Formats: sequence, C-alpha cells, structure tokens
Amino acid sequence: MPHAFRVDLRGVIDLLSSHLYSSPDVYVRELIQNSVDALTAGQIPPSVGAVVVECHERPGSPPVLSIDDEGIGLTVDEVHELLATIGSSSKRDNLLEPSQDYLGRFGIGLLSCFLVSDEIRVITRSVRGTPGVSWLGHSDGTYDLRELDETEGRSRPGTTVWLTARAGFEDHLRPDTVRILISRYANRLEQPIVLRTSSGEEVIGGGPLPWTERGRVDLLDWAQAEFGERFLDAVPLELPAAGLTGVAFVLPESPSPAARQRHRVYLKRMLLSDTVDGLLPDWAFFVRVVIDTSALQPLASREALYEDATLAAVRDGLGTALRDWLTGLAQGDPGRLQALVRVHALALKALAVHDDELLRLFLPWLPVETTLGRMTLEEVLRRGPVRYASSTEDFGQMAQVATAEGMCLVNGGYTYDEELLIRLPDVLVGVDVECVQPEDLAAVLRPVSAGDEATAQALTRRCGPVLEPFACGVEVRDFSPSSLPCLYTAGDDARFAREIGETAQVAGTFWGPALSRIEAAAIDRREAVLVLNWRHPVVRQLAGPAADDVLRTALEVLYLQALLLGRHPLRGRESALLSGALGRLVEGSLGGPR
Ligand SMILES: Nc1ncnc2c1ncn2[C@@H]1O[C@H](COP(=O)(O)OP(=O)(O)OP(=O)(O)O)[C@@H](O)[C@H]1O
Repeated sequence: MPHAFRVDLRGVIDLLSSHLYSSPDVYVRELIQNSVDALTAGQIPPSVGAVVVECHERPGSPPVLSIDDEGIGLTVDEVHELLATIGSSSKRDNLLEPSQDYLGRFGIGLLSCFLVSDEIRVITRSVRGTPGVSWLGHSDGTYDLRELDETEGRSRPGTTVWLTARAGFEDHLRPDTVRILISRYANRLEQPIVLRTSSGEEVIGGGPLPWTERGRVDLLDWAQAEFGERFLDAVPLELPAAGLTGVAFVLPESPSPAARQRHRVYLKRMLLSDTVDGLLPDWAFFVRVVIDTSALQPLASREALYEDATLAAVRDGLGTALRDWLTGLAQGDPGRLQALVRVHALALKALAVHDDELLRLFLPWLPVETTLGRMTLEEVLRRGPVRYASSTEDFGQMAQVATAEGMCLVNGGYTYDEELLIRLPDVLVGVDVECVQPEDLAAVLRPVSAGDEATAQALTRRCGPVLEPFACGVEVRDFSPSSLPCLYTAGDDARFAREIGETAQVAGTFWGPALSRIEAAAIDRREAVLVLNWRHPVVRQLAGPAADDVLRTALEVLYLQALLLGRHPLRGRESALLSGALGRLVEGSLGGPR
C-alpha cells in the first residue's frame, strides 16, 4: 500500500530561514503579494483601501500585524488545500505553469510568516458566497479550522491575515520597520498599500512607474534621489516582448570589469532585488539598470532570477538596446559619447572588440597610449602604418628610442588594445598593422653611414666575445636620442631565458639544474642584442684605439646600464659583473691595475 509523505514543518521553516530567504523581513513581501494576487484573481482594480496593513501595539504585549484585502477570499475546501498544503498554489494552471497574471507561484510564501510569528491566523470569506472561515496555523505543523456563521468574521469577501511577533522578532513587526519594508518591496505596485499605525494612516505606492514619461535630466534627478548617485547619462529601455520597461544609468566612475553587476529588478512591479547579476552582457559593466518586467521568473527565494531562455533573450535585447544607443550617440551626439569614453573607455573597448560596426564608429574616440602621447585610434591611423608593442614591457624597452625617432608606437599591452589593433584591417580597407618586437628595433634603426661602416664593424667584432657569456650579441646603429649610448633588446625567448635564469638561482639544488638547462636552450636562440649608438661619444671613443681591457670594462658597464634602463632585473652573474666592472673602473681611474 502506498504511503503519503509527511512533512516536518519546523524543518521546512528552518530550511526557509537558513537557506532560502536572506532575511525574515521577506514576510511583508509575501503577504502583500498574496493580497495583490487575491485582488487580481477577484478582478478587482487597484484602489486605495483594497489592501490595508495595520500595526497593532499594546504596552506589555508583543506587536501584532494584520493585512487585509478585498480579494477573492477562500472557501473551506480551498483553505485545506491551499493554506494547509505546502507547495500548493492557486496561481499555477493545470500544467503547473505559473500564470502570467500572478506574482506568486511556488506555494510556500505564506510559510515565511513563521519566520517572525509562531502562528498565522487567517480570517477569510470567498466571493463564491460560502460561509467565512477562521484558520489558525501553528509552526509545529498543526492547524485549527472553524467555519464562521454570518455574524462572525468578515462581512465582505476578502482575507485578513494576523501575525503576532515571536519573542526576539518584535522589531520586524514594528511600524517603522513595516513602513520601510512596504516601501522597499511594494512602492512600485499599481495597487497602493495603506499603512495604519497608532500615529495615523498613510498610503504607500500606487501610480505609474517613476521612469515612464520622464526626460533625461528628470530621470537623472530621480535616480540621484533614489540611489544617492549622480549618474552620467540615462538610457531608456523597452522590450515589449518581455513586458519590460526601465532605464540604464551610466555609472559616474569606471568599475572593475570583474565587479559584480548590481541591477534593480521589479517583477510585475514587485521588487525582486537591488543586486541582480547577469541581466546584461558582460561588456555592459558601465551601467546600472532598473527594470520592471513581467516575463522573467524568480527563484523560489524571490531574490534572484531564474536562468532560462527568456532571461538569455532579455540579456541580448538589453545589450542591443545599449548598443543602439551608443551608435546613436556616435552619429548624433559626439559630445556625450566623449564624456562617456572619458570614464568608460575600457567597457567600450570590450564592446568594440566583438563588433565591427562599433569599432569603426568608435575610432575617433577610443584612446591608446603611444610614444607620442595619448591618441585616439583615428589619430594613430592618420599617421600611416600602425606599429604596436604587444606588451607594456616591450613598449617600455622601445619607447625611449621610438619617441626620439618620432616613431608612433602604440602600447598594445593594456586590456583589449592589442585585440582592437589586430582587428583594424578587418574593418578598414588598406590598413597596415604590425607588431614590433624589441629585437626588431635594431633592424628598423638606421645603419651607420657608409663612411663609418668599416670602423663600426671592427668595433662589433671586438665587442662580440665580451658579451658572449651573457648570450647577448652586439650591433652598432645610428639613432636618437644621441644621449643614449646603447639599448638592450630582447625577444620573448631571451626574456624567458632571463626569467628562468633568475629562478634557477633561487630554486636550490632540486629544480636549479633543470631550470638552468631550460635557460641554456632558450639562450641558444640568441635573441638578445646590445645595440650601441654611433651618435654617442663614448661609443665613438671605443671604436678608436682603445685597449682590450678598457674596451671590455666599458662594454660591460654599458651592458649593465642598458639592462637597468630597460628595467631588466640582473641575474647572479650580472650582479657579479656589476661589482667587478665597477671595481676595475675605480681602480683604473685611481691609476691602479686594470
Ligand atoms: N490573501 C489571500 N487571499 C486569497 N488566497 C490566498 C491569500 N493568501 C494566500 N492565499 C492562497 O494560499 C496559496 C498559498 O499561498 P503562498 O503564499 O504560500 O504561495 P503562492 O502565493 O501561491 O506562491 P509563492 O510561494 O510563489 O508566493 C495561494 O496560492 C493562494 O491560493
């Protein structure tokens, strides 16, 4: 014989309070939601007085809260089936699909009242004309039910729910808290909520959504009052297919792309949460959105959205709306786009990386760092072939010479910049983009004049063996600035070898030998070059009849200087060289042995 499940209500309440709801305060939301749904079911239009919340306070007694609605009410059978059966709801159709009209759907919301009260008393009378019912649910899982005669309970259809504060939860039912909670959850409902307290009666909510029929400045003023922030701009949002309206506010400061998005979402005008994530595409981290929608589904906690195809479609739709707005700005209001780029260049780059049209449109605004200063991509393009360094380290190595040579070299080391530069030939015909490595720099620098070539070659030959132990070649070129005697350029392999070499020194006996072998293999590719500047007087002097030991010491010092200028940490043998070469220099200048 099959047996029925039994439910331990205390266990369920514990589950709700510890794992589902973030705070016991949600009971206010659930009660208002039930009352509004009861009005909807009874087809009663919103009006002042149709839902009344009352705070009853008597000295020496715990606070009591009642909520009264003029909704559809419940019959005795419905009370058994709907109030006393966990998970049972009148708000789903036969296919267990939630009805579009109602706020509730899960059949557990009323249980949240047990978070603040040990008993839930319901006095209800159905519109179907049956006698009224009094139901008293206890948190131990039992309930009492009594049919009322004509002289008892309500005279008109509707429902009143009564809660008495549990010990320790009194504050949750006090007027000041209840006022805040009604305003938080329900102040955008079409149905105004009346709050009655010992100090009088007030009406909360009702009326149109605050973002409808407001101009931009008006919207920004409203948002400032609502969120305490002066946003940069406001983008009206509308997706009729998702019953969605709202606004995207452009943040006044650039947030981290990794920061959690915090959007305010109303579902059928009831607050879901102020901190909804995942509502927009990842690139849209520069806005904070406020929306109301009837199409999205909440999780049972009602504090986050259910991830389904509708949410994915809404995300795409909102992304498209923002993108269209940006396109419109680029074409019609460049001043506003410029203000936006000043703060949110990173977000716009994230967007342009995947969007040809926007990349083309944003060219006059997207900024990059170059050796000639900060420029827009358009300004870079105007200077001819685009040359860039793919990392900030490479850029640092080449910047000094490139600047002196008047070369416009872009730093592609910042987030998205290299990706954008690589995409330029895809969106513009005839654009030439080239990644320049430090080791290429020697090739683009001018060779020495024909008259000096033989002397320079002789110098190169004499210098070669000196830097052999450091796996570094030597070349002589003619470049600006003339105050810079030499330049160390290293490709990826050489840099890798340096890093491995540094690690090998501190890795100890176990890893050290293995790392040294890797270093040796990378060094073999010999991509490091010390480029001597023919314009510098010291280099010219070295090309003269300098003694071998003078040449060696001078070259070692130049090598160390170039490493330090290029911000390359010194390896062990280079540190030793530093003290050795400096010592020899000092001795030499004092007239001692060289
Ligand atoms: N004020 C009310 N008037 C009429 N019926 C009510 C009222 N409050 C609750 N009910 C009935 O009790 C049922 C259970 O309510 P409960 O709040 O637990 O769940 P729900 O509103 O259906 O769904 P959810 O868990 O998503 O809120 C409702 O479906 C409704 O039929």
